[in-house]
Amino acid sequence: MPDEAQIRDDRDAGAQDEQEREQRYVTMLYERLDGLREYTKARLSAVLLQTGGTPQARSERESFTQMYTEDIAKYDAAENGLCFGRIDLDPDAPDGDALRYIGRVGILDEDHDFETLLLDWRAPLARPFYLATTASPEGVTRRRHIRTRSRRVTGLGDEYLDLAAAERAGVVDGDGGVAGESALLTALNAARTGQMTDIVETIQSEQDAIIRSTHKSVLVVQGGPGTGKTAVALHRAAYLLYTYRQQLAKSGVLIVGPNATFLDYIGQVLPSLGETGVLLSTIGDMYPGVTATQHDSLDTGEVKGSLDMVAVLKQAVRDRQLAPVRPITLPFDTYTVTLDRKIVTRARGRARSSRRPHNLARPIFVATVIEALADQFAATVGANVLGGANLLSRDDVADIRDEMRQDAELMAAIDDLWPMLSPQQVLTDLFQSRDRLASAAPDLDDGQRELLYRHRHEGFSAADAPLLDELAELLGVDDAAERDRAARQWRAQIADAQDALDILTGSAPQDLEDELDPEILMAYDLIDASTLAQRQEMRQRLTAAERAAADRTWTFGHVIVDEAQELSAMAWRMLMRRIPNRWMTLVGDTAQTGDLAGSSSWQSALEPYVANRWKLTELTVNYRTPSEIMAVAQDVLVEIDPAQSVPRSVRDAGNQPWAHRVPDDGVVDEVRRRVADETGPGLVAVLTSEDGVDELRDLHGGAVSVLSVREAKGLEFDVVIIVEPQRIVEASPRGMNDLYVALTRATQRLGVVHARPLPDALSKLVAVH
Ligand SMILES: Nc1ncnc2c1ncn2[C@@H]1O[C@H](COP(=O)(O)OP(=O)(O)OP(=O)(O)O)[C@@H](O)[C@H]1O
Repeated sequence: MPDEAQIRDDRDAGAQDEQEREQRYVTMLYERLDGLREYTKARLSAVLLQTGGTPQARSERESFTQMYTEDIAKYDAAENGLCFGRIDLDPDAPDGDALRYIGRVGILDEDHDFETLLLDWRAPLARPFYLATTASPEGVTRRRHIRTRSRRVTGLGDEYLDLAAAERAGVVDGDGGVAGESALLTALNAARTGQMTDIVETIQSEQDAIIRSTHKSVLVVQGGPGTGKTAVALHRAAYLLYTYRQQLAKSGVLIVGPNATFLDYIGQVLPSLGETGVLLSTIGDMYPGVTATQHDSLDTGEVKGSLDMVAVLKQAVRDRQLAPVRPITLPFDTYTVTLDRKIVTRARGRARSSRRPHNLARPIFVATVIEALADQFAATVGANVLGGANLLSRDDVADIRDEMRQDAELMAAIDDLWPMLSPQQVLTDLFQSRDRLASAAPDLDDGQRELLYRHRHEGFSAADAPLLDELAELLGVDDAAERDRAARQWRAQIADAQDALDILTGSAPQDLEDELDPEILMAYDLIDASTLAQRQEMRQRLTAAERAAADRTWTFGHVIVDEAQELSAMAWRMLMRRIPNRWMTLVGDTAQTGDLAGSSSWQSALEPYVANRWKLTELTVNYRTPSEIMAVAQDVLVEIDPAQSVPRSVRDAGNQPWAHRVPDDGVVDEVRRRVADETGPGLVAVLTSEDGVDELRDLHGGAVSVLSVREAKGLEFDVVIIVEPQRIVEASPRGMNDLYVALTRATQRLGVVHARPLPDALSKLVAVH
């Protein structure tokens, strides 16, 4: 009978063999990956070398170029952690492949009947890797996590999903439980770097169900702090692009996040999954050509976000369609014409009843006014010159109209009455004038109008983007100028191409030609400049996401919104214009709503657009915040909504959240001392109310961030120190929600420094001195 030490040694030796075996497999996969990359690069170069041909041939080349470029990005992204898992399947199962390797891309063995060497994590056959549990093993006997560093296998972690397999491997412990190390806990305990990472290796089954949901309209994912909503949203984007590639490649996927810091934080996740064609945007950046530079107060944001603004903006545009109080007399030819209220009111009525947007209805207004003025002029000429007989022919009157259109002064007067307008101009003028506000917003009260008023225009805020978008709808875009610009650009490109040709075929000496970049030399093959121009355009080809970013009228194939609870009613209106098919994934937590214009109920936010045709799913496990901190957060949540409960934490951190009360003038020093004590790896955040950030600003830098709660939304840190929670609570009617957000940002430790009494809900904090 071998002794216990012998068994352990044998097992360790066995483990070593196993690791070497996996290393050989992983090495083989990397060689295949290199092969695929080289092959694709060669194909791409070949396509880029081709020129000319029919429009169809050009368009085919364009698709190949895009496909190869995307494939190369995908192979590059797969370099780290190419293969991270394996499942062994019950050999008696009906569709019996014995084992499957799971990784970041799919790799097939082209020499052996396209047998699968590596399964893309998104493939249906990879799903049991995420779903199998001991209670429901899905035919899986063992799940193996393969840890790698660059191309080296550094460790294996096995979970046995049926007892017999565990016994065969000799890993059943004394209680008959199943041993296996948790890749999940390793991931969760890792120090944070400030960049979100992907979770493909450890997606949990409730998350997997959402990522792969086949629901084709609005899917709402409600989940408490740290339940992986952001992670799930990003992986769902990657999954949808994999599964519905054809459909989504052309229209693109939009992901909306709360602010630029957050987008930076999540920005690497999709590229690391090999997906580059997704547009990430904040609401404030969704109006092309305008970047939010101003910060609204909470109250102003609330007014701007409310649906009352629809009527206000509508009226603001109508207020730009004027009728003169007194008749305007204008010289024309050798006489004068009079633009009176009657003519204008009639023209305005006609233009308005066309139901076209303002700028597009303008030609009707102008034509009607000119028609009336030309008739008036014809009558005057008839009376004065022709002795009262109106003998001008129809052609004469038509000529008069044409001349009137050429008359700068006359046209300027008409322009003033119904000017061409841009959304930026209307909004700026509206907010800068109390009179305009009073006229456009009679239903707002004085206080609300004053919140909108701006003495000077210094730029737009995030809450202005939906207003600009609404105005763009009301005004209509006359894209003649844009089309003109495109045509000019095209002509310039042809001219450049012609110059390039002239240089190459004319004056360039032979030896210089040999040194020229091969890309440029290809111009030799060209028949004409226009072909070269087309080829250049092909190289500048933009992805759907890039084109979408520049086009307000772009409609996406799928839209994902993170922190969706923060969207105002006006923001929802703007967003819904971008997604007429309403295929959306909305993730958020109504207990974390901080903006006063945000929602406290999904039903009320979505009702106007989809009635009740939306599906709610929930995430219930908190992967970020340790249980000790969640016990404190629970008391705050009760004050927000007693019907809700916090998500269950997967781990304890072993650290009790503390509170340290200091005298009024000691807060900054105490925070400084606490921050200095945090010397370990990872990130420290000091979170406070918006008006408290400045006095702590000099602590900011390196691994320490000083942020308002609003700025910290969606982010996470190893250690969080909250300063003066009572001030956070008082700063906003949603102050409790803000406090809840602040409490749930930490992955390891939480402390509170305060001079004022603590809110009652924080009584579970342990007082320290
Ligand atoms: N299955 C998983 N495997 C590994 N890490 C995970 C998993 N699910 C979530 N996490 C990690 O848990 C943390 C919280 O996830 P995430 O930020 O997506 O949560 P959230 O629900 O958006 O949180 P909040 O609403 O508080 O902003 C992240 O670090 C994320 O990577």
